[in-house]
Amino acid sequence: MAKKKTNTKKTSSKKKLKAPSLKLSSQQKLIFGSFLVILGVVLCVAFVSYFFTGIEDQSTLTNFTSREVKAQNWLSKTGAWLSHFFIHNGFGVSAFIFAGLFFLSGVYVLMNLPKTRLRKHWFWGILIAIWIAIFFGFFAHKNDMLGGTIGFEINSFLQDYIGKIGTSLLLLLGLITYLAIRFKVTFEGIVNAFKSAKKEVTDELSKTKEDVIIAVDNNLSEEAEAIKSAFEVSLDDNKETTPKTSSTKEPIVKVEVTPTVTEDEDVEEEDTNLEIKVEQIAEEQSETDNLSNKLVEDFGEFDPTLELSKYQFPHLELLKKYDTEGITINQEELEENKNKIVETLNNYKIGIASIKATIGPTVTLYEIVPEAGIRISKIKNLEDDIALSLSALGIRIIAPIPGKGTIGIEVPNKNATIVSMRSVIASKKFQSSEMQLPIALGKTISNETFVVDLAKMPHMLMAGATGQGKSVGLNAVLTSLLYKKHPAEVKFVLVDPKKVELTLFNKIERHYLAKLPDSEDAIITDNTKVINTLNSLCIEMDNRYELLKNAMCRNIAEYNRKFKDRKLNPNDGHQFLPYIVLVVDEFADLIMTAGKEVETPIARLAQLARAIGIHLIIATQRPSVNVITGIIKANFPARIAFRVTSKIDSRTILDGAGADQLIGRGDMLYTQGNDMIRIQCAFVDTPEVEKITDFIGAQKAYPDAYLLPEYVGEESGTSIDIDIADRDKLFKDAAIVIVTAQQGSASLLQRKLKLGYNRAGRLIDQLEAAGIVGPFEGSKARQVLIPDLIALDQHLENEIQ
Ligand SMILES: Nc1ncnc2c1ncn2[C@@H]1O[C@H](COP(=O)(O)OP(=O)(O)OP(=O)(O)O)[C@@H](O)[C@H]1O
Repeated sequence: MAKKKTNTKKTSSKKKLKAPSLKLSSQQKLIFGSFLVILGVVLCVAFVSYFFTGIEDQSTLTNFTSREVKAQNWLSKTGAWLSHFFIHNGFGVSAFIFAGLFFLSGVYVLMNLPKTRLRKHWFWGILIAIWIAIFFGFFAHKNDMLGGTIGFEINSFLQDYIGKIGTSLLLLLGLITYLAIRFKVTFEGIVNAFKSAKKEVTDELSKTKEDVIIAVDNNLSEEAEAIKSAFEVSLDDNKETTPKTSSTKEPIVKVEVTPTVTEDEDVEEEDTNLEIKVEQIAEEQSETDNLSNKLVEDFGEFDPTLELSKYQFPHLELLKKYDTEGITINQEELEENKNKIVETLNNYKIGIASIKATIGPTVTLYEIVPEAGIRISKIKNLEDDIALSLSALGIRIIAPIPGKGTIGIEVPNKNATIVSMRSVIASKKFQSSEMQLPIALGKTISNETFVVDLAKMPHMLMAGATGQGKSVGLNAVLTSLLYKKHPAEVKFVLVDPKKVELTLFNKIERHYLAKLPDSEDAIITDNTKVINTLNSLCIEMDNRYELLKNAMCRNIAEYNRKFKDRKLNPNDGHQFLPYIVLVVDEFADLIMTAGKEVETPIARLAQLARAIGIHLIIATQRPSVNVITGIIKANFPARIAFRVTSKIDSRTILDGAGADQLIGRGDMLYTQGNDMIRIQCAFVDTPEVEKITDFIGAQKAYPDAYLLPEYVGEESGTSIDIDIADRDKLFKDAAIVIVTAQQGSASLLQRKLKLGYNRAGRLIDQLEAAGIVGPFEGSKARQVLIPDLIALDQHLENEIQ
């Protein structure tokens, strides 16, 4: 019990470590923020004073320690010294910018505003300060108070190298760049601004023109003159009377007689024919949209890799280059095999119209077009005879090759070439793949790199007799993902009952592995722990489905996209979800020891986990039906078969023969439901894996491995919840979560503490018994009876007494 308690403490302290560094308490923030604000004010006062007293204070600077010498600065010697430092030795008038920046920083700290914006202010502030210093250094270099030493020095440096014109052009470019970036000023914007200004001016001009026309017209005739005077009179009258008197209307009627008034009539006529211009109204955005857009604007897209932003992917040099790589054509061997095939078929009276060879890394495919009228099944039946005459193991006949009207005979090469992991990782196909979880398995018979997406598979079953390349295959899968995915994007759960195959990955525990909160090792070698881990993954799956449901997303990709766009609020339990890849190296062993207890969660995960980014890779030596049961087989459409010993095993794994005819050493068949593809698995040796894991392991890591939700076996649940001693060990954590959120719901606990529904429900019951939450209220969340954390502490202390 005591041990368990320390474990929880450990994990909770580790959890705390995950929080962003340099966290100030509220009091510290108040002190630090006020200090910065006051510093800003002090600097500002000292700087202003410096412009009046700076010259007089020059002499005091050297006698700073002497109390006899008095400074004129409003802040005395310190003020004089600070201003001399910032203005004279520094940036001239731009020193005020620094005062402003300190002040602003204080406000940010006090008001707890986002630091990213503040960083922006500092960045731009310093740039402007430098620009202004150079500007004054250039135009007012005689007054060193304006540009400061920095302005003067940079200026003289620039003038030495690019001259006066160059410097002024550089200043102009700096200004344009600043306006363009900071205020998003564009060329079109400027042009439009000019156009609208021009329009305003012309409108204004035409108005005055009209006035002039009226005035001119008024001068035209005596009649008009009379009207004008009448108009003026009436206007004067208007000043005294209300505007709606009949006298105001009269002159207008008269004015209608004048030519200008005729024009007015035209305008009126035009008015009636005016077309309605429909103003384009921008679609109103919903609130969350606006908010998220603003968040994205302010902080940019959420970057899951930020915590390990300096993480470097392993480079290709860590992988070995083989001399025997690359296909060499052995003309003699080709000719010999061709003759033998033709001869054997001729012996059985099968004529060949044409024959073509494709040389792969381990096997060569001879494609035969038989003469018309030959039955394909006849050739298929001759498989053993052809193998005998070619005196070679591992001949496979594909009759017909799907999609082609030919028959394929695969004959192993005398000298197989190794497909290095390096060559497949370096291939363009892999490097430029846009897949979610790309895996470079090896090379096909036509020597093409074979890359598949684990996310699409969505689970993989791997089988093969001992020593045929399973472990290498698993390492190839893991290596591919390590070369392509950031630690924030994928996590592995490794189960290795053989205890030796995957140990190397221990080094990357805090980067890439996921584990149960209370387990020491991330790589699971103990079969009983596997059951807990699988059940924990099921809880993780349920939790993720809940998150997806709340976010209204159908799969993890959509969910993560939304999260990156800041449309999901982390306060509601949302977080960036990494893919989880479960690798089980020896599945047969597990089924033998744990049976149904393992099969059920595996089957559940296999059925449901694809959408929420949990993918399973299961390898087994013994592909017999009691290991790969119907339910498991049905949910693992992607299968990889290395060489197996019998046709029956081949049928179990591939639903067809073929795997028994492979030649071993990484020669494999891959199927994802329909056709089978023969692939030479990429070879990655243990020293290479070691180098990669060392490389990653030496880099900055997360404080802990990715923690899976805790799984408590049913037997460890308690029924007497009222008793304090029998409370769940997460009771206090749960109480804190509930009181902080002021929301008494089991699903909140599930999300925050990564628990299963049953345990969260039990916790809520215990919280109710402790008087922290109110009774069950149907669909509504329970009422929280404790207002804050201080009250909670008191409440719990009172309980103990
Ligand atoms: N893709 C490959 N290319 C070349 N050689 C390979 C390849 N895969 C495996 N081999 C050879 O086969 C040997 C055995 O491979 P591996 O350890 O992967 O077998 P395994 O199926 O995991 O055996 P076990 O089940 O006993 O652990 C390797 O040491 C290596 O020499």
